[in-house]
Amino acid sequence: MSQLLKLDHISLAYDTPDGVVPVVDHLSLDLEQGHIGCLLGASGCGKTTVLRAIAGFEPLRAGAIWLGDTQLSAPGHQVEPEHRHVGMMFQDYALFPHLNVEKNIAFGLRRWSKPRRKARIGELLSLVGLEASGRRYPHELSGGQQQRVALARALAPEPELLLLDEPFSNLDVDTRERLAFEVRDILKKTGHTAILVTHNQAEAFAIADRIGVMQDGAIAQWDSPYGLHNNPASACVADFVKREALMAQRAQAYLRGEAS
Ligand SMILES: Nc1ncnc2c1ncn2[C@@H]1O[C@H](COP(=O)(O)OP(=O)(O)OP(=O)(O)O)[C@@H](O)[C@H]1O
Repeated sequence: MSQLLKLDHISLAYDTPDGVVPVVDHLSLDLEQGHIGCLLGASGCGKTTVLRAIAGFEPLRAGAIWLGDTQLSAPGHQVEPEHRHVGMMFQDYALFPHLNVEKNIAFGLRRWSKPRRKARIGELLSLVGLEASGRRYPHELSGGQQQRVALARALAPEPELLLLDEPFSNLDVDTRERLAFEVRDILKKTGHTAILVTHNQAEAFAIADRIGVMQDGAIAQWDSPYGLHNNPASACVADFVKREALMAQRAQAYLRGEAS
């Protein structure tokens, strides 16, 4: 498989009234075509900032972002978000409430011919298992169904790369786990390459081929779930993986009513 996405020593910072605040410092990663990568890390470590930079909403202070042979970003160079062939499913990327499911999915297909658009909508409804719901409105759907529509809308224009920012965070525990597996199946079926951002380790391990643990504005380890678990590159990564696993176990015990 060939490499699709390359983040080459990227640095990102925010201009604030108190000066420049560095967030990401020479972060690098490579993602192969058809793989699902996941950025995992504590709140505020810069995961969303990296995703926004890939989408084209944050300029780079150093480094470069490549999609295949195309340089998307470098200091002083920025391909516009709408020309990047990157789809997005962000946690606050709500569906349009006044449009039915079909029209939500068709949103990015306005330039397509009518027959091609109709065929694509049918394909996507079937892909996300909502064939019977095309005429329904978002408020008539469950949270999980709404996120499946959001996924279909993001995939509709056939992006080369899909970005998912905490896509399951507003769902209950059971639904988010089920949907994480469903989304993985859908992306694998269609061969899409995707980057997911989460602070939930179970979600990362359920969905990703490669996981990057973010610490101090960089990636401490970029590895398969197996590699991360069995061969952590540093004591910090080992601690993070263990601490998260322990918290997940405690949360499960709490939900089962076993915790004190
Ligand atoms: N527009 C902004 N201006 C200034 N600082 C910002 C801005 N957006 C984010 N930050 C800061 O940059 C840091 C990284 O934020 P980011 O949202 O990327 O973190 P995150 O890892 O995605 O967090 P979470 O898991 O809580 O969503 C945080 O300290 C945040 O406060």
